[in-house]
Amino acid sequence: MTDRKIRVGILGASGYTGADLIRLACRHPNIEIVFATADRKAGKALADVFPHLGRLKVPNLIAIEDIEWGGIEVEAVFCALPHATSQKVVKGILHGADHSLVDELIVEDADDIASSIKGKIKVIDLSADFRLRDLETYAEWYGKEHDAPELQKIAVYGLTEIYRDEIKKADLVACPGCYPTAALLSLIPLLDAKVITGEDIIIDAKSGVSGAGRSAKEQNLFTEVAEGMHAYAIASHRHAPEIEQELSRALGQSLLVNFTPHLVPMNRGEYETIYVKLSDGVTADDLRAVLTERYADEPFVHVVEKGMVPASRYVRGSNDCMIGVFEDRIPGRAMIIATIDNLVKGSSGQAIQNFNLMFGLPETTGLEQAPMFP
Ligand SMILES: NC(=O)C1=CN([C@@H]2O[C@H](COP(=O)(O)OP(=O)(O)OC[C@H]3O[C@@H](n4cnc5c(N)ncnc54)[C@H](OP(=O)(O)O)[C@@H]3O)[C@@H](O)[C@H]2O)C=CC1
Ligand SMILES: CC(=O)N[C@@H](CCC(=O)OP(=O)(O)O)C(=O)O
Repeated sequence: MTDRKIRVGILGASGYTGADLIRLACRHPNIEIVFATADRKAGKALADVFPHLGRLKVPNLIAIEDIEWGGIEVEAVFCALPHATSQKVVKGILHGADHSLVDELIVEDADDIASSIKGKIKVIDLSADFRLRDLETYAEWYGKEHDAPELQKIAVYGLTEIYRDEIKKADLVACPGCYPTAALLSLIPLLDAKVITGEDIIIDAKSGVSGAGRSAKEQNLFTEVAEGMHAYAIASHRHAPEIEQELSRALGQSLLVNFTPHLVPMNRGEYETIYVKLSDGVTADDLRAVLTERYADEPFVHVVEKGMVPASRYVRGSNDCMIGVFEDRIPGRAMIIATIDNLVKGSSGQAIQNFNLMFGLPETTGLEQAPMFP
């Protein structure tokens, strides 16, 4: 393994995914963090914002506008900013502007853009801004026109186990949403193998509260989350088109899914029970065999044996995705249960996995820690 240090910046370091990026990056033998940004918390030391990270050697948090791009020579930037903000900032970075928030840039051809940014800073974006390949779909679900449509065209969808070859060559990687990560890792191989039909897929998803980010919101207060649970964004969550985009590619024709997220009283973790229709003559055991074979050599995706039930506790703090397959009492149907840690495989961990690929490092570098239990 190379001992070269790659200089990186972390945008949005005072958020939940930013904190986990720093936690992981500081143990990564090839990462040197040269700047870390915040918005409201700019000017503070990391230890003041996250006492648990206080012993790590990370520069104080600065505003994005105060990054001195000319003198720092970063090779990669992790962008853990809110949607819509991210696309403006990434546009500034990849077009080589000397400041980050650029509003007026000429939209050029995707090939021109790709060649003009080659060899500059590589960006690993954790937000939703570059995930949807179709600009009309983006505008429909995010309620605005995209600020960097030319970059959206060159972004690679960062679901590592599926798009590994493209990620290796990418300049801009759009890490998937946390809900799509677990759903797609479960379903894409099954559609590829044609063992499920793609009709009537139901994704019943639950997330810990950290999935909503650190900015205080009334509905995420302890008083309103503890000892209860609720569904939200019913039949209207923006991760549905993201999941449909990728499943439709696998199926070879467009499909719709039923996707219902729920907020459950835990800090981290995501748990999805997925109901599928089997192709003729196929059993739940066949689905398990397909997934087991597909992920046999994957370091982070674990298909459990028949009868074992995945639990969010079995992946907490790790980059793992655990998948189980079950028979349904209704003939012709089966269930898949998939669980990840939303802050690791669902965001920061997958971002580092993609970074490793983009820089030719072993994919597991910095990500080998086992889950925390209980
Ligand atoms: N939480 C999760 O499980 C997942 C999150 N994501 C995505 O990752 C991104 C980060 O999420 P998360 O860490 O949860 O979010 P947080 O709300 O916890 O953190 C957001 C970060 O962005 C900074 N920030 C906010 N507004 C601005 C602005 N206008 N300009 C510059 N910086 C700004 C904040 O700074 P400050 O705190 O100082 O104001 C903070 O550092 C989001 O796009 C999110 O959707 C993706 C997958 C999973
Ligand atoms: C619990 C919760 O609120 N979760 C977030 C999803 C977090 C995520 O994956 O990310 P993106 O915001 O990057 O798409 C939500 O439902 O919007």
